[in-house]
Amino acid sequence: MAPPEGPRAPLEFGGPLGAAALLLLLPATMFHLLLAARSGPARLLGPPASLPGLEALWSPRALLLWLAWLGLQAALYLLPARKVAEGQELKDKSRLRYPINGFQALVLTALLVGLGVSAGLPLGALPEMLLPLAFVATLTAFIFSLFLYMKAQVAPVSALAPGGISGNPIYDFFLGRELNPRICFFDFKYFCELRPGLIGWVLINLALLVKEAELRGSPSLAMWLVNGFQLLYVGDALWHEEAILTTMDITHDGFGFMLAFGDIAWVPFTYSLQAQFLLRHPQPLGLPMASAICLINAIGYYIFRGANSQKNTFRKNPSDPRVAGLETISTATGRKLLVSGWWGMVRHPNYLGDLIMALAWSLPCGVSHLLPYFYLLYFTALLVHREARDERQCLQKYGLAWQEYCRRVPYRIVPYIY
Ligand SMILES: NC(=O)C1=CN([C@@H]2O[C@H](COP(=O)(O)OP(=O)(O)OC[C@H]3O[C@@H](n4cnc5c(N)ncnc54)[C@H](OP(=O)(O)O)[C@@H]3O)[C@@H](O)[C@H]2O)C=CC1
Ligand SMILES: CC(C)CCC[C@@H](C)[C@H]1CC=C2C3=C(CC[C@@]21C)[C@@]1(C)CC[C@H](O)C(C)(C)[C@@H]1CC3
Repeated sequence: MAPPEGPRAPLEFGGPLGAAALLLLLPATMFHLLLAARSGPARLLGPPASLPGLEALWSPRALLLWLAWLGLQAALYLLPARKVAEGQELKDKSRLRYPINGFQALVLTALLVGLGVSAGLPLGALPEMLLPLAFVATLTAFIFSLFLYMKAQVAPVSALAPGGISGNPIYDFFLGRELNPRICFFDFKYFCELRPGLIGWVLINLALLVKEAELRGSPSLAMWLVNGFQLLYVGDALWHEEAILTTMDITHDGFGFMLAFGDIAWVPFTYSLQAQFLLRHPQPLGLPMASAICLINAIGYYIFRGANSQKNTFRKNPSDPRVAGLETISTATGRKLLVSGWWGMVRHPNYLGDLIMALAWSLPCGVSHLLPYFYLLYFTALLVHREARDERQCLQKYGLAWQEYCRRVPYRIVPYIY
């Protein structure tokens, strides 16, 4: 269907040219990281030691395993949920319904993997399949995004995302045209954002830990820390699954290549980089240093969870006793903005907590290589860009009230610095 006439959102990521470059650059970066982590020098910058041939990338076994994984996660999504939540109000004033059973999917996956391992499933063989698995995940992301792009051609105008209606096919394919593509109750974006990639990330980490135990007799302390921290992060996301319904990915961004590739390929294969690095480059880690890193992760998590929960509680019910005493600014939309508590410290306290955790995930890998710090560098860039997008949207939504908030809370992410 033709997009509506009238003012359009400014183009992001450098417009169609930038989007075209990212279509190639994102998969290339992912493969570079996978290859670098398994190479001796483990260089983040500079060419990989060797380029794999097609036979190292293409494996029918990997394809089958990948499709079985997607099928399993889809089946778990369709199981009865403990709760069905309503999303934010849409342009046509309706609200979509979402099953809240992500944590249940994580636990059931863990049980199934446990059963499989006790029946002889060689989990330690998974690290050897990362390259072909990443390849089929990338192919799936391209094919799936094409399907999403075509599906959006027949979607009603009210179902399209504000950012994905530029009319340029490459740009719209990259950013995503339809806001919440679904077939019946199956919501593709909600499913992809929290299930196959996030749970797959934890499974890859676990397989790397098992492989390390096979190689060296037991997993290293560094590997335990990385596994523990990232499991906490994924478990937390699934436990607070409903909170994702108010994030900009669900409420504002279309579902196209960026999120499809990000969710199902980028997250499992690049977010597990620290564990991949540790398998081939073991790092000594003493108890005092490990305790200091745990403390950093705990501080990051405390800020991240505190800030996210405070905003969610406030958005769901401003008179909830946990947030009723906080200072607020009224806006013309009828919604209020918090100006004390976590949201009075900086304008994105949740990003600050997330970044502190990202640092704690890299520190167990020592300081001899830059490669395990890739996540911290990428994530800083992602959140700075995301923060700027959110500020633009909030200024548009709240006008003078947002300016007043910026005056009262002048720092964006890091107090007194940024
Ligand atoms: N690991 C990863 O790869 C990634 C993790 N994340 C994490 O996801 C989480 C969610 O992030 P994201 O969706 O970007 O954004 P936020 O959760 O920060 O949400 C931003 C929205 O919060 C509302 N808001 C802003 N300021 C206030 C205030 N003072 N009082 C009340 N409401 C306010 C506004 O929406 P409104 O007023 O409409 O409610 C604004 O649009 C973060 O913790 C982030 O770190 C994000 C991206 C990637
Ligand atoms: C590949 C590109 C450069 C960018 C892709 C970005 C995506 C990988 C991220 C966009 C927002 C995300 C969120 C999470 C994971 C990464 C992506 C998909 C999140 C699910 C991680 C867990 C958190 O607790 C969360 C708050 C639920 C996150 C929501 C946003």
